[in-house]
Amino acid sequence: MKIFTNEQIRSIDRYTIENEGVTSLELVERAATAIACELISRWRPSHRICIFAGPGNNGADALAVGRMLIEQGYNVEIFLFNIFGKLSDECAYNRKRLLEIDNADFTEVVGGNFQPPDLSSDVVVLDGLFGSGLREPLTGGFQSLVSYINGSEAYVVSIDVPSGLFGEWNENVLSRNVVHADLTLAIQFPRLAFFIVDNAEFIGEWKVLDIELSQQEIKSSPYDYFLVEKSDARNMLRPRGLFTSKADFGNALLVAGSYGMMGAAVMGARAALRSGVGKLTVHSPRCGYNILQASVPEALFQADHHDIAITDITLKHDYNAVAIGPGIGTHDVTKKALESFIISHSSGKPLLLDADALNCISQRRHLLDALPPLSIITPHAGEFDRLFGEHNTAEERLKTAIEQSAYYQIIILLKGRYTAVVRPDGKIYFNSSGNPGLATPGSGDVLTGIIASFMAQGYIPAVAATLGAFVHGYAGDIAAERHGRYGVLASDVAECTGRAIRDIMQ
Ligand SMILES: NC(=O)C1=CN([C@@H]2O[C@H](COP(=O)(O)OP(=O)(O)OC[C@H]3O[C@@H](n4cnc5c(N)ncnc54)[C@H](O)[C@@H]3O)[C@@H](O)[C@H]2O)[C@@H](O)CC1
Ligand SMILES: Nc1ncnc2c1ncn2[C@@H]1O[C@H](COP(=O)(O)OP(=O)(O)O)[C@@H](O)[C@H]1O
Ligand SMILES: [K+]
Repeated sequence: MKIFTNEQIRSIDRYTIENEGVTSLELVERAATAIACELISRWRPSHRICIFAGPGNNGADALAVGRMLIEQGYNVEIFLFNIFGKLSDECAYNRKRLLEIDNADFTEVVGGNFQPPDLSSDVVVLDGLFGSGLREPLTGGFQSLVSYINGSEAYVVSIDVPSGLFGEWNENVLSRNVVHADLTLAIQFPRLAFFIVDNAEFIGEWKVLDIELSQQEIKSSPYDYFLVEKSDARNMLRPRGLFTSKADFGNALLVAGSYGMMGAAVMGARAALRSGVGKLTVHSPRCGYNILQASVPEALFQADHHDIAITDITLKHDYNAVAIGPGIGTHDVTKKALESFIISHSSGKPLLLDADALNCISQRRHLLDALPPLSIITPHAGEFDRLFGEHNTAEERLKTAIEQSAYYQIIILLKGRYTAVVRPDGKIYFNSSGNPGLATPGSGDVLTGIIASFMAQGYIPAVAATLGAFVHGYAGDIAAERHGRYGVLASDVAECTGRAIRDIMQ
């Protein structure tokens, strides 16, 4: 699903109005119908619903929902904040329609002395104060109202975006000036802000409501951000022909493991094999020999000269993919081996670097310059900050990822709830699969194995990273079904990888 900016959404709205014979009022009516249906499916008519409407079309949506709920016999209390004496045409029209209803519990707030209603835990608040038309962070009376809503026990549903939150970047927005929604009902598209963990407390659960904006315009509009869903992953995966052989599925090298961390190599190797690589070699210190041969007999073992650490990374074959990092530690000898490998790596083939390889590089940052274009790095927030400096927010981190990806021409896969695959052209692909069961040791090693496997099979790096993140999350979802979110082990995720690919392709 494409994720558009406010400006792009406005232009798609405009296109729909101009080319599909729909009026702006009809779009408000569609949005309100979808929102009302959602509320009706969740709460009974006796439930008290308190609606706060602002002066623009977010408010128009809210007023129209109020009317629809009253028509369905709901117990609704509506407040319209017309502080500046200026309503959008759609808002003014919906105000008029509400006034035509006998006994509607409707209050228009025009001045400063507003007595807020009691918002106990059995109330549902519908927040239609501001949506995509927000110009600046909320102040004054709106700020107080937001604080009042946030301080209450009510269940809060926000229309489109929580009021006070910008759809994209929220650098100067304070938590107390944004509605903290339990549920956000996004009109037609989710927003970039939904995928940034800093905003999780505002957005709550979210759902997209389709108001049938022009599909043609949606398809043809360019985008910078994308949410990867099952159908996208399906389109990326290539079916396996009946006459294919091992040789068609590539040859991967996984440089992983050290004394006490051989599990990382085992999990990465299993995940690579479960995602279909043709041939896999694991390069580890000698101490890993028995462990790897016994637990992953399908993989070849290439012993380092050293007993407990990796000291020599040289390519004895022309591998289709080389992944380095899981469990290698940050011994000085390993840092040196990594440095001389990267500097002398002359084939120009992209590399995949994860975990301790990134920690090693963070102390030798010039190595980033030496990475072949379209190499993939897969840091979590801590590894990212070690590489590129401390960040106070996830939003700042994502902006840095965009800059650094372009600067070094590498793909940065920033891990988290919505893993972001940041590409050098500035595009970000957010992953939708996965669950908190994946927050378990070794989970990242499994991801590395999957991506390496896809790279070896000939998927271009950007696709290998995006598809790898989706398959990993999806395998985690299957593992969580079996073992529960507390019980998932990274090995379970690796084992479920093949099934995940099968299910995605069905
Ligand atoms: N055709 C459309 O435009 C559609 C719009 N829809 C709804 O319309 C919303 C966007 O409507 P609008 O563009 O009217 O924008 P909003 O309803 O978000 O708000 C715009 C109004 O708020 C005022 N405002 C902005 N920032 C303020 C601040 N910090 N303090 C005080 N006042 C402030 C503006 O002056 C303007 O009057 C969407 O979020 C969505 O809910 C949907 O109904 C679908 C169709
Ligand atoms: N709450 C979550 N929801 C979805 N995916 C998650 C969640 N927490 C972690 N993950 C995923 O699990 C993996 C964890 O990787 P990482 O932090 O490197 O683990 P480790 O270092 O233990 O191998 C990442 O792919 C991340 O996106
Ligand atoms: K809102």
